[in-house]
Amino acid sequence: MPEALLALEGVTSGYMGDIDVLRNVSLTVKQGQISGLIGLNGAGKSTLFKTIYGFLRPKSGSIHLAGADITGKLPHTLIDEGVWYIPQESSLFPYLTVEENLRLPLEGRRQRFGATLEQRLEDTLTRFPVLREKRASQAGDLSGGQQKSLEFAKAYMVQPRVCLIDEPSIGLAPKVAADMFKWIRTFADAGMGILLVDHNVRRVVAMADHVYVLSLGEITASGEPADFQQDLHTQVREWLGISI
Ligand SMILES: Nc1ncnc2c1ncn2[C@@H]1O[C@H](COP(=O)(O)OP(=O)(O)OP(=O)(O)O)[C@@H](O)[C@H]1O
Repeated sequence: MPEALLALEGVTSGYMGDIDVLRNVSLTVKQGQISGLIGLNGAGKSTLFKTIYGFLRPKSGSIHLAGADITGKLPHTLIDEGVWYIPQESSLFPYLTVEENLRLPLEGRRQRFGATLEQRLEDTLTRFPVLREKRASQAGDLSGGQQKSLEFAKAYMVQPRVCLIDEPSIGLAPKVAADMFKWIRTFADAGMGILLVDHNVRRVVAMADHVYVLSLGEITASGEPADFQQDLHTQVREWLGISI
């Protein structure tokens, strides 16, 4: 069994004073594996990502990456540690071209990426042919599906150790969404650890190596996909605390 790459231990976090949105959350993401997180609207899924990625500092608990304490580290330093975040909303610069958006995360890190930047850009454009066609277009002029592909292509450029992926299929046509899920599998097969949130519970359970249920800011169930497969609907409803 692979060791935990990302480990949260007893994380409590929130936006204001004494209101805790997350309470005592513990979970792990292993190398080359997908940890799936499911929960109702408002359960705290995006808050969890913001806490891991340093937009919010936990009030208590710890976050470790490959054994090193990264609790409260800021987003730009986390990129250097090998953590990347594909948020639900766009992280693109709409007035920059596709190529400029791809280059940007690596440009400021010449020491680390300078030698490989051009090769990696070519490799990325080969793997995402639609982006090669559009490399000189402004990102804001791309379709929704193409913009999401660009988000994944940015992650491919950076090749992080852990990728946090929030609602990758939201607003996408089924075929485009299926492509994004294929990329997630490809990333994991290449050794990345993935923490995935998606409203498509069946898809998350089918893809994940480990599933966590977040309900009102607390992990109320976790297990292997097989534990969630039988009569998924009823079980998930039960775990999420909804009366049927
Ligand atoms: N910036 C903020 N300031 C204050 N409270 C917030 C903020 N963002 C979210 N919250 C609150 O935190 C709680 C959890 O929200 P969060 O967005 O993390 O849930 P979620 O599980 O991602 O929901 P969804 O599936 O709808 O995206 C909600 O009660 C929400 O109102």
